[in-house]
Amino acid sequence: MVSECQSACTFSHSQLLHSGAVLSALQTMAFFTHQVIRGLSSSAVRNAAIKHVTIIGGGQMGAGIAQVAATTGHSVVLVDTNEEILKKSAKGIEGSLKRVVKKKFADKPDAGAEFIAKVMANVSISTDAASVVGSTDLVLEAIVENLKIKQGLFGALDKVAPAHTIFASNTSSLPITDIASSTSRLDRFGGLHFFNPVPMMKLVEVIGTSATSQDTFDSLLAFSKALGKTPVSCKVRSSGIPYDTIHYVHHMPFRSIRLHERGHGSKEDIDIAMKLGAGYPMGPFELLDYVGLDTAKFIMDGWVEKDPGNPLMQPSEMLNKLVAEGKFGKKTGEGFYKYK
Ligand SMILES: CCCCCCC[C@H](O)CC(=O)SCCNC(=O)CCNC(=O)[C@H](O)C(C)(C)COP(=O)([O-])OP(=O)([O-])OC[C@H]1O[C@@H](n2cnc3c(N)ncnc32)[C@H](O)[C@@H]1OP(=O)([O-])[O-]
Ligand SMILES: NC(=O)c1ccc[n+]([C@@H]2O[C@H](COP(=O)([O-])OP(=O)(O)OC[C@H]3O[C@@H](n4cnc5c(N)ncnc54)[C@H](O)[C@@H]3O)[C@@H](O)[C@H]2O)c1
Repeated sequence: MVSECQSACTFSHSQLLHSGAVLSALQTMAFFTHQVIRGLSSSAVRNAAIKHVTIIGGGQMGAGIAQVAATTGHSVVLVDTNEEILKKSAKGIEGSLKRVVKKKFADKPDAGAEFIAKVMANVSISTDAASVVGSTDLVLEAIVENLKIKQGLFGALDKVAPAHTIFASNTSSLPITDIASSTSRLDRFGGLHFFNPVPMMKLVEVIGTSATSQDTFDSLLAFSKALGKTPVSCKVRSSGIPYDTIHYVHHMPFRSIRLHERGHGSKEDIDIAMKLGAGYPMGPFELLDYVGLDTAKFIMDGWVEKDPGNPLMQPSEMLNKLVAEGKFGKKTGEGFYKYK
């Protein structure tokens, strides 16, 4: 509007003075109009429900989250580093859906098949995250538990994702504040900590940092509920070991390893004791194998680095040996227990 006014008119001196005042008034008005529209559009867009989700990392967690998001009608793009892995992710999702269908459509095989086809139609795959985030509402990361790699991923996507897009990490143990620090959208960054196996576990920890806007936090809570989950709100400290995770989940298994390493009990007996004595559905060693010993080691290494003097945060020789031998638990067929 301002450029039209400047190019379309020629004035006398007094008219010029007058038009100068008009021009600056118009410029001020144009500036504030622009701000209002920008403000409205971004908050209005930010308030819009999360419908399109880009999930980076098609492993245990990413595939599970993709399955639940697709089942609840969201449009999902699942991204990983190569086609091979993504084919395995899709196969895993179908396998899990078949377990759901066995119960949900027990005596209606056609309805079950239709249900699976409908869910899978909501999922597309890609090996190029930057090329698929152009119209996404949420980028949810579930890649390897490594701070630098997560920061590199989000830093790169921050440059190409739309302004309204929210970023979230499914990290088990890393401070969301640290992960978000590689981006310019600290107000639109949070944590969505799902629990394994995602199709079965109702809990999601919705994590906000001191910079996460209320709009963003509310959008993440609403998204978790839209997935049929029960979210809990977590505020995270900006440094030190993050208390944005239910730590019994982490400390219990690691304490069990220490007990076993010191000869206080076999892994089988410790598992039985926790299941029959504390009502856990899985013992700590079964859980470690289920979650992945590689992930568990990433978490422990991160804690040792953050808090080296803490006697609880000491590396485990047994865990390190298993991981060094490629024994990651269920995902490789052997961990603390054998699965093949
Ligand atoms: C650990 C230390 C380090 C921490 C690491 C990071 C921690 C992380 O950040 C947080 C976590 O996640 S912590 C981890 C938090 N998680 C936990 O603590 C998990 C604790 N464990 C449990 O809750 C139960 O053992 C399970 C639900 C996993 C399995 O149930 P179960 O009764 O023991 O035995 P079942 O016979 O197998 O399954 C029975 C039926 O359930 C259904 N179904 C099962 N899986 C399914 C799937 N993937 N899809 C679809 N459906 C699935 C299916 O209908 C199946 O019947 P089917 O005829 O066999 O098809
Ligand atoms: N395993 C669990 O029980 C559990 C539970 C809650 C949260 N988490 C967290 O979720 C994240 C993933 O854990 P997981 O168990 O699913 O791991 P996983 O090893 O099963 O899967 C990670 C996937 O990410 C992919 N990946 C790695 N770097 C990538 C990149 N730069 N771009 C795209 N894809 C990439 C890998 O190829 C792999 O398929 C971790 O941060 C972990 O702490 C794990």
